[in-house]
Amino acid sequence: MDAAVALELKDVTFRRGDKEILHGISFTVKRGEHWVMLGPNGAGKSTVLGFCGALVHPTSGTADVLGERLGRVELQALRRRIGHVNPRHPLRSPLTVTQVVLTGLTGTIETPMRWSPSADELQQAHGVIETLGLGGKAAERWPTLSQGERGRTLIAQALVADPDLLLLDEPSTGLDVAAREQLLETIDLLSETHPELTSVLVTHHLEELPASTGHALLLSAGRVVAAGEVGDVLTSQHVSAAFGHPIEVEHRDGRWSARAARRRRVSVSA
Ligand SMILES: Nc1ncnc2c1ncn2[C@@H]1O[C@H](COP(=O)(O)OP(=O)(O)OP(=O)(O)O)[C@@H](O)[C@H]1O
Repeated sequence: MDAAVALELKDVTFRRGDKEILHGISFTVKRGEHWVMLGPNGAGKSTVLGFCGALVHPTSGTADVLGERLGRVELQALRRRIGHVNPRHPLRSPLTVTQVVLTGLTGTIETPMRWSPSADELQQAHGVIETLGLGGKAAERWPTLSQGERGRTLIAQALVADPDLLLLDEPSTGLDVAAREQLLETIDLLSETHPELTSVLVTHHLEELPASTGHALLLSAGRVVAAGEVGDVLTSQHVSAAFGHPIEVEHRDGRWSARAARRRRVSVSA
């Protein structure tokens, strides 16, 4: 497989019971690219993200992740090279920011019993905490953090093991507009601090695309509506087709927005 390719799905189908959820998905993500996956509820975004994260393998077709073919590789080993940010992080203990970030090295939700970090591991955690602007919060505990701080902590946790691929599953969920903007700035910063990193971000909302997004995959009802450079994919025509509603897409100062297309009023003058 081409070393420049991070992810490649070819004609992937996926079945659950007697239901086919994905019907022939193909797309290629090159290393260092930043993709967004967009589509309405039930389009298949989480299922596709499951392949990207080496959580499941296709029913038919092929999925190559970081040079490994799913179905022929030990998924656990591959997952160590992938950082996964899930804002519904099911943490129960009141861990500090540093402790949460360190669970990115142990691959666990909680701190494993009888585990303590080495000096190197602590240094790695502190480095990534600083990068994400959480330096002053390192000792604060999870329950006391704002949603925005939790989001940044989870990105730090995903980055601490120095992954090749970062998956962000609706990272702006539950954030107010200021916290969302801060989080998007943080994500944009990663293309400078981690230039080799490849990322895939899932969202329903065009307003939640980081300015650094270069490519998009638009899904609807288990099929690809369009995939490729973001400017070619996120047209009013494609987005309207994907969401089954007339939508006008706008791109201004690097940011995207969408609203329902309105019929023009015809003014009748006497
Ligand atoms: N385990 C399962 N068994 C049966 N159907 C499933 C299963 N998991 C997902 N589906 C169906 O597959 C389709 C795609 O689901 P998926 O969660 O991938 O979509 P999504 O685009 O992530 O949706 P959302 O935006 O609502 O999170 C949906 O119709 C869903 O009901």
